[in-house]
Amino acid sequence: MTYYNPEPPYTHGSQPKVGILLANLGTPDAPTAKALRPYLQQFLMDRRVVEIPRFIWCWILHCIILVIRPKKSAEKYASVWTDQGSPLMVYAQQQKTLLQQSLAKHINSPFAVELGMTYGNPSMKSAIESLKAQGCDRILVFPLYPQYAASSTAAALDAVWRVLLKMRNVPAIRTIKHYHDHPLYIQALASHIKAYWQQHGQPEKLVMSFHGVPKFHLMKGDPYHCECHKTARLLAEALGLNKEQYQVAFQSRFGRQEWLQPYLANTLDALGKQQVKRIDVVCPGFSSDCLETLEEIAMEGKHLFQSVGGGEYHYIPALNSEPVWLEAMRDIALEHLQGWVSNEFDLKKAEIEAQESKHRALELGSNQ
Ligand SMILES: C=CC1=C(C)c2cc3[nH]c(cc4nc(cc5[nH]c(cc1n2)c(C)c5CCC(=O)O)C(CCC(=O)O)=C4C)c(C)c3C=C
Ligand SMILES: [Fe+2]
Ligand SMILES: [Fe+2]
Repeated sequence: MTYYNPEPPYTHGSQPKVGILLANLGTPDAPTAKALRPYLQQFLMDRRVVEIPRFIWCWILHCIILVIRPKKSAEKYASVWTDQGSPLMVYAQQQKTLLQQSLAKHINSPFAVELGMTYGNPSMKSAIESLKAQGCDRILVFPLYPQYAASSTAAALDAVWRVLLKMRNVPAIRTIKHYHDHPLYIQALASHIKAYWQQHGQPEKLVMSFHGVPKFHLMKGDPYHCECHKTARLLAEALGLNKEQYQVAFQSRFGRQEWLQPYLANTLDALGKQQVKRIDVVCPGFSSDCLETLEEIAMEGKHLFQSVGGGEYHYIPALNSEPVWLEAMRDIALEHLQGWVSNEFDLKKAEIEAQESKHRALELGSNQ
């Protein structure tokens, strides 16, 4: 018996391979209360997500939330579930495949891409083990969250570290903290929105909605709020919008604490009551559509806005597997892979080094 997990066998002289680990939140395996319970339990037991003292929180979670919420959430998931599964999973798998194909045209040295979820499946453990089994000894962790938040990005990184803690041969790790102001991300969002407007016309107001977090996270130094606002400002500039033409809001409040304001529900209520003729809602913080965008924004939001007198309501889909976004993802990854992946010349050098190290190993063997 050993504390550490089994390792793939070490081979002398193998060419170092780079792994790109796309890290996302995770989603239940099925839109049922049975599948929601373990997913919500894992999610809501994470201290990064809920910081209430454990002895109080365990009681609230197990005696109230996990009794009521799985059924309610399952109904919501069922309304957006596709034949291929949960939208978040479908898009994340597409992003993984397309990124692999796109990188293959730019990287000459061996590499692999895997998808790992902070909660649920495919787990971070399975993704890292798969990368190691493919021979990766350097891993770039690429969280699919443009804005850094302790409750999303750091939670994903924690899940990575937890796997490494049980590993004997730990790979070299690089992480992408955020890309909320990266010109390629902003450009991808802007051209995606412009393409939507070319097809459907332009609204009176663009609402940029970001996932909320408790307000105290901001007060205690989490940069998420500021990064959302920076994304919004840069996106508005790229779209040529003035301050009257767009608004920022925060969605998906959970529990009774104060969360980042303004709440999306209040914003939609106010705009509806002002009888705004048309609003478009976009969620720049979500790299793919999921429960929060398809149910809360596209369905609930529309109902809320129109039930108080609002006019036309459009939800602009997330970037998902749009080519502009895949190109941006590829280039952001390449920036962080500098020195780890090679062009033609470096490949030759690596081949020579591998040959030399094989010879050295053979010599060492014959000397013993
Ligand atoms: C309890 C507090 C929560 C915090 C803090 C939080 C932060 C946070 N979440 C995302 C992205 C997503 N969250 C999603 C679902 C979801 N979020 C919470 C709670 C918190 N999130 C819950 C309980 C759920 C599950 C659904 C439900 O029961 O309401 C999703 C969608 C997942 C899917 O399967 O489609 C995403 C994406 C971010 C980016 C974030 C911090 C910035
Ligand atoms: Fe969330
Ligand atoms: Fe701020």
